[in-house]
Amino acid sequence: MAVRYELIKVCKQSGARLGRLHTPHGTFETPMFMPVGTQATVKTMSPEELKEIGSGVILANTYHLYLRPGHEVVREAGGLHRFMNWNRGILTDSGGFQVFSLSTLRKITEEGVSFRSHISGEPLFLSPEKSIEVQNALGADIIMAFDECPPFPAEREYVRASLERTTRWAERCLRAHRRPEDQALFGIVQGGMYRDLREQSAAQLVAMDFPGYAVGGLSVGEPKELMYEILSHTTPLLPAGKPRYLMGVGSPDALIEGVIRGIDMFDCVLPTRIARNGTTMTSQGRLVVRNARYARDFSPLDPECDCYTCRHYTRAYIRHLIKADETFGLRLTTYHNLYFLTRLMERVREAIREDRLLDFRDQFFAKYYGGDQ
Ligand SMILES: CO[C@@H]1O[C@H](CNc2nc3cc4c(=O)[nH]c(N)nc4cc3[nH]2)[C@@H](O)[C@H]1O
Ligand SMILES: [Zn+2]
Repeated sequence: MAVRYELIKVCKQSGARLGRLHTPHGTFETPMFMPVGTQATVKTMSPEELKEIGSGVILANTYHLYLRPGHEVVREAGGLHRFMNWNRGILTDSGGFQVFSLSTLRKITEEGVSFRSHISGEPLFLSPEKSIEVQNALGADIIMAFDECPPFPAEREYVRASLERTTRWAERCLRAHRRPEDQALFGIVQGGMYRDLREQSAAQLVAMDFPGYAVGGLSVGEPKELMYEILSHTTPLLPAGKPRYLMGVGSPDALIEGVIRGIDMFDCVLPTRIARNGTTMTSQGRLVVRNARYARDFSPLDPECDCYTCRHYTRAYIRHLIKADETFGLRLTTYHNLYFLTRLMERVREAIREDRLLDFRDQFFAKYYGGDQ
């Protein structure tokens, strides 16, 4: 079996799960945050630094790697792990979401999605079969079904027709998958913000017995409270013995609220994206280090953090690098933000072990959201 989820315990206070994800490239504790490495690199980080941070599974993306350098290049390199020198876990998203968020001139039919490359403008096509072919060539430990993520808001009738096509696409992905013994194909639950459509999508996909499930169609601009409500309704529909992955979620509050609602795996570009414009996550809340007030502040980004950045550099120095457009500055903020979220998930797992995740949430929120700097 390519990927196996082991449920360790359930938090008595919150119902959150503590687990282990067994993969061909290692076993990793859940709940976990997965850094995004879209083009086969977590921007500005080396694999050694990611290991130092404690990253286990990282993401790469089918759409981007299909366009550049092409999945055949990665296949000839021996797959993504060899190509990018990463011997821990890799998950690839299937490309559907990125076609809609990046490319132009898109057309969606039963067969698949035709679009123009956002790089060269050339006409391209992705189908369930093509997406699986690319993901089989890339060789990630976890691969995602090719789905449609409806926009928000979306009419109920559109969402219903879309989820039914996504279900038919999921069948086609299962049939097209060439390497089930070493790559676990996860189904992606859709259904928009409609609870009965979420039930329909979950039931159809659970019947296909995927080794894991993602909750898709969220973190697309809907209010957080609505995301939490849909999540509360959807995760209980998924098998308790399999991993549950909430796609595209990564702010501290959404991570904790997602864990409380039964999610095991998260990914988001947020920590790495905001780092590149000088915004950092600290125990006292967000800190925009490029702000003038830090010009002569010779303290670390976060006095409570023991990461490489916080042990060796000051806010004044990092601010200077960011203002001077020095790449090293982005590396320091990225390293810290990834370390902060990885450490946050460790503390969440400790709280689950000790049956006190709701208390932890309240304490963390008071500090993090009480004291924005
Ligand atoms: C909040 O951050 C912004 O929003 C995006 C994250 N939100 C998100 N929702 C997603 C849903 C799906 C889905 O339904 N299916 C597949 N296959 N992949 C998905 C990937 C997703 N990512 C970031 O790109 C960022 O721009
Ligand atoms: Zn730090």
